[in-house]
Amino acid sequence: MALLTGFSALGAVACLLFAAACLTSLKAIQRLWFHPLAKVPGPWYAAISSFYEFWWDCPQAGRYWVKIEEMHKNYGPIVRINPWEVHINDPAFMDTLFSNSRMQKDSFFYGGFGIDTAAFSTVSADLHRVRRGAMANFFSKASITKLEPRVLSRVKQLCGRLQKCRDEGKPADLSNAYRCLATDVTTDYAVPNTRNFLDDPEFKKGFNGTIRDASAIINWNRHIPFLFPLVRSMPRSLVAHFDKDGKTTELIDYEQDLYKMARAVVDNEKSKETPTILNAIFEAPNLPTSEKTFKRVMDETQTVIGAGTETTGNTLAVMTYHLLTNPPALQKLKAELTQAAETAGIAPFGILTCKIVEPLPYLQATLKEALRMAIGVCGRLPRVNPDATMTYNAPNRQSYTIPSGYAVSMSIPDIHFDPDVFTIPRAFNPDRWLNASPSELARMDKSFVPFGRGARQCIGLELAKQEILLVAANVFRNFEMELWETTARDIEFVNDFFAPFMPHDRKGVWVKIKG
Ligand code: HEM
Repeated sequence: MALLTGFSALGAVACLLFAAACLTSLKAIQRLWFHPLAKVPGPWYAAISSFYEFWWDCPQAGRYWVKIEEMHKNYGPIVRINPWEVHINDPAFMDTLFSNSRMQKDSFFYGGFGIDTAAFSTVSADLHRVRRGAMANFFSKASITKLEPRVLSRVKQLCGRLQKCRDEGKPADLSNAYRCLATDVTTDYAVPNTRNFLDDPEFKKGFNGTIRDASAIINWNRHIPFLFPLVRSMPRSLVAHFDKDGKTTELIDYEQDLYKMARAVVDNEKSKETPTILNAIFEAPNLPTSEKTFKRVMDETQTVIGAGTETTGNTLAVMTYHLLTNPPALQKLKAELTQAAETAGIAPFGILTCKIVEPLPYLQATLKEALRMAIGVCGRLPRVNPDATMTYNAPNRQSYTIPSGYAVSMSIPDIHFDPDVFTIPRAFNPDRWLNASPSELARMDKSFVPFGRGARQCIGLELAKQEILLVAANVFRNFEMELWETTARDIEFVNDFFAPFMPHDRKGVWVKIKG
């Protein structure tokens, strides 16, 4: 009898396994041959399940972009990268994908960020418009121009720290210094509590590293969507018990601090004389009450701080590396800055303002080249057309239809490193923007999309450009620097956690300041 029971239990398990195997096989067959995307080229293992993407995204730490690149080499400009998404590497398709204001963001991809009520990851185009509208005034060119004195005081603080490094003969960790500046500028403007990271003796080296490690969770959470809620719900004491180096606990404290800020906004506590972006969102007259919840304020807080720091900090680090390894470009920039300072009567170590630096052609070309090469956002940008079929006409005249509801993505690195548009695309060459013919320039400008394009374009682009211009002008005018223990590996894009990250064993851009 016991044998019989054992047998039937085993038999039931076997039957279940068999049924599961049959269903999985049927699903795989459907996805390969009878699916609306079945005609799109690509490897079968990416088409039948998202496991292949998961493997390269998560255990392999943001390396799916390498596999997507390989797929394009093998299959052409359009490839199917998971059962429901195709990726296109063809700048000609950019307008179709990004200029249609009805396009939605892809809920699977943007769900990874765990901030579903922030404008950034809002799926619906209509709701996004309302949410973005509540902060748009704060990011306009006019508002950012008024913000200049606050940005300049941070630039002065950075220059003061660099002067100290020079006087003490110590190398300066510029990668982290720039991230600190970007964090301080963003938190000055956006949230009730400014960070003051620039005061930290080590430029928050440990914390910036922790943020890097934590960014990997975005990829994990995309595939296992309860991870962020799980991490957030863990009691601090439990985490502290197991957290030997204190990094995770520091992250939890950081998150708690954001909670307090969001709470202060919702409770209408004013801690700064000038209004912050978050207060503005909470008080926006045309935002319905349902949009003024604690969760919304919290999600926007995380987004604005996250989006405004790594991107800008990384672009400045990449710019510095390339200028210091490219003496002709550095000399041209320095000559232009010296001349502008003299004309404006600014003494050495006096501060150059936007009025002085914005008209400088070589500085502007350097900014563009740095934005092109740094790729603040390397992650693919998937969009879904909710209403209509999309058609992609490949250069070989083959036509592909992507039914509504399926995701199509493109990636900024493919566009910025396209050799048909940018000659020797991996070379840092500000002159390409100054010496191009009008038609070449128009072509390059069309393919220059560091901030994305269309309705979902970066809202913080004026702030980012102002910060980068002011930092570059004042740091390169005032200091003679050389790289210290820094190689191309220190700025190399290896891991895609939406923002690009360098190899884990590298320290970023360090300099010795000579004069
Ligand atoms: C070099 C610096 C920066 C780069 C390269 C950059 C790049 C981008 C890109 C490509 C997007 C579009 C992402 C997508 O389509 O999913 C984006 C969106 C966004 N960025 Fe930036 N960004 C930078 C700086 C900033 C700054 C300084 C802020 C604010 C303080 C900011 C706030 C945002 C926000 C809130 C969004 C979402 C906008 C929306 O969906 O309406 N960014 N950024």
